[in-house]
Amino acid sequence: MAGVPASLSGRDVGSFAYLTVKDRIPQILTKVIDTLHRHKSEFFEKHGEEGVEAEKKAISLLSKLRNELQTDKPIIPLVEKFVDTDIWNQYLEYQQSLINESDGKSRWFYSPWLFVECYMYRRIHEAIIQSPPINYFDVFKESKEQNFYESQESIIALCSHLQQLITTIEDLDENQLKDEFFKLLQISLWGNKCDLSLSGGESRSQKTDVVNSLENLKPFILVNDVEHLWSLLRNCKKTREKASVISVYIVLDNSGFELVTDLILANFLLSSKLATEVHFYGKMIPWFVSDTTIHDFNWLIEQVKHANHKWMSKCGADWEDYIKMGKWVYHDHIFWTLPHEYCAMPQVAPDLYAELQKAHLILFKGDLNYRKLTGDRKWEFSVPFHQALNGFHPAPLCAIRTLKAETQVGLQPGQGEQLMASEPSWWTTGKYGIFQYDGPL
Ligand SMILES: O=P(O)(O)OC[C@H]1O[C@](O)(CO)[C@@H](O)[C@@H]1O
Ligand SMILES: [Mn+2]
Repeated sequence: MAGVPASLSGRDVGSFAYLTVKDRIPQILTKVIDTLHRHKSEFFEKHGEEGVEAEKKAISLLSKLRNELQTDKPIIPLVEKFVDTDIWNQYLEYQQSLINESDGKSRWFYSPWLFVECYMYRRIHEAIIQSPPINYFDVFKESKEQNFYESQESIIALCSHLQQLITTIEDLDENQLKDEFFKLLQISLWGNKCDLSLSGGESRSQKTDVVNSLENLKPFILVNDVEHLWSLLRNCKKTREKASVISVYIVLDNSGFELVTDLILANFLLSSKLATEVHFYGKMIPWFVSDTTIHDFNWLIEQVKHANHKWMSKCGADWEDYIKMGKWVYHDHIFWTLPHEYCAMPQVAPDLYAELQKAHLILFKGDLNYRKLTGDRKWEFSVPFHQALNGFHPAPLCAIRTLKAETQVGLQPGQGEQLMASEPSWWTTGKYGIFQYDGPL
């Protein structure tokens, strides 16, 4: 593509992309294989010998995958028919076409990191759907649920905070309401620290009191465009006709604690009338270990509803009502688990692009969304976000992400270089975060 920098890639020895392909991805695959092993008796109970045979088949496909990766074999086409198989295989051909004759085939360490990392999760899914009758099995379900259970205390604190806030929300003046909005945005930002793919699937649950940590975390927000979000939604609220809609779309990232923080924010948007509808977008297949599917979304709301805590169960019951009343709508679309950067959406998924154009504001949660928004490229730190989006402007949007990959745009001159010099791992540990807005000011 002309005018854009090169992709991050495992070919850069020592880079975070390289270490991910070399160490973290194989580690995740090993965990997946182990998870299948541990469920052997469950498969037997459910499906008899057929279940055990299916488990063996899935494990052998995954072991083959791990071997292909570790020996840097060529990337091979998908074989099992699924809704996105043809699009994936076309994309594989496209990646191949970018490679010079002398460089040979697309390979794990040689190709763009975003592409091979997505491909790995898609191949895990392929191994599962090739192994009926266990083709429904979510290999990451256990760890997502564990993350939720281990974050109980923080979840109770958040739900209690929200419910108390709601009881006085009518009495708040504009500034107070804005402060509360900013607090819940920050909670949703820091909720993104808890994904499981960065830790190789090990638990990264939330154990501290987030609400009271916000002040201490402020210095770690490198780009903070929350004022724009406030002006945008406050203006919508002020100018809206009685029956008209204000819709905020949230492109979700991780289930477990992060999803709770997103739902708390979504609840606040309705209670404060900054929005009248919230649309959520999740993944159609298990993805990057902790990403939210419809099953995770429904499971989590059910858990919150049945919690043995007054405010927590109140949240769960309200959330279920919002869904019933159509104030909260969950959507999935296969595009979110394709390897394409988001500037390709109008061509690859025009229906989704058209849907997103209806939003008053779109919030993109998490690191992977940021990588796809900006193409996972070696941008200069000071390149404007608008430019890095490379034509992707469906509606006003904001990336809410803790940094876990070596790409960041829209920084002040010298800011990235300074961080680089003082703290080389600044952009890969999730310690720093951004609210980065693109849209009319
Ligand atoms: O859940 P998130 O915030 O999208 O993070 C997923 C992240 O996990 C990693 O893939 C780890 O490999 C990140 O580099 C990646 O972007
Ligand atoms: Mn994720």
